Amino acid sequence: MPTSDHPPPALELIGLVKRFGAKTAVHDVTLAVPAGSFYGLVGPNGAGKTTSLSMAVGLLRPDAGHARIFGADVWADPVGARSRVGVLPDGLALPERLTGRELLVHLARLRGLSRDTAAARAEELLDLLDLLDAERTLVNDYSTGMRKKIGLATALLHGPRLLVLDEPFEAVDPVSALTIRGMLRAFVDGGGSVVLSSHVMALVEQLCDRVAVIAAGRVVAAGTIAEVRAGDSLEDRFVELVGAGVTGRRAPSWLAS
Ligand SMILES: Nc1ncnc2c1ncn2[C@@H]1O[C@H](COP(=O)(O)OP(=O)(O)OP(=O)(O)O)[C@@H](O)[C@H]1O
Repeated sequence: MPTSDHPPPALELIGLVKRFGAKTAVHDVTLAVPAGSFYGLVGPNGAGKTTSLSMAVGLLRPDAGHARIFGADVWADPVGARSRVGVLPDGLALPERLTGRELLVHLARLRGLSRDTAAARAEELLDLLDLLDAERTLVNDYSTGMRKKIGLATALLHGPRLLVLDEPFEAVDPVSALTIRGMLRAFVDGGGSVVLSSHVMALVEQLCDRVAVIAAGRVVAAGTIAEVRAGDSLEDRFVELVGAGVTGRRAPSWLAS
């Protein structure tokens, strides 16, 4: 049992395995995200990041292994685990016939917040994420980046201590990205923990203090940014770890002519 001298990690993945038919998408992924850290998860397309994060937060049942959020097992104690985490999943399904404000207030009420608190948090998040102008727009008519931002707002609503965000900056404009970065940084500075996946190495290098590299469903490197970079840029190290055989490839001959 964790003691107060040794608080449990914000997120712990222990031997996670996921198979889809004959394909093993995630092989024995083990990771610990210390409380208070800003953790990046990187890896090539199809490496198993989304599958791992989905199992980490209880959206996908693993074939083997465990996930714990602040010591609470995601499957044995789903209420305890999920109350402490805010999730931005990949391809988030949203109620399409609501405006952003209606959606946020509705979800906040479902999570047990009072009417006044729900309204105040919805207003603050819409303002912060620059969605107030789209006050009357239905989520169905949101752009990809707006959907990402409203998804992030839904993850923040209940004031979780851990955020698990699958590619939160994908399709988000640079000004909104700066706002989101500032929000996440302030959240971590205030004692929160963040795990995010991203394909943008420079962003992970600037924002995160720890990183894990996943390739073909396995963790191939994990540690502080400095440990994983090992003196190189994160991008160079990433290519070295997972990009074998890619650098010499050329465009198809018919494309250049
Ligand atoms: N529901 C599913 N059914 C079958 N195969 C799946 C399913 N979900 C994921 N996979 C496979 O599992 C592997 C890992 O996919 P995953 O989405 O976790 O990768 P990723 O690292 O998030 O990729 P990307 O960076 O492209 O988003 C891929 O080979 C993918 O085709």
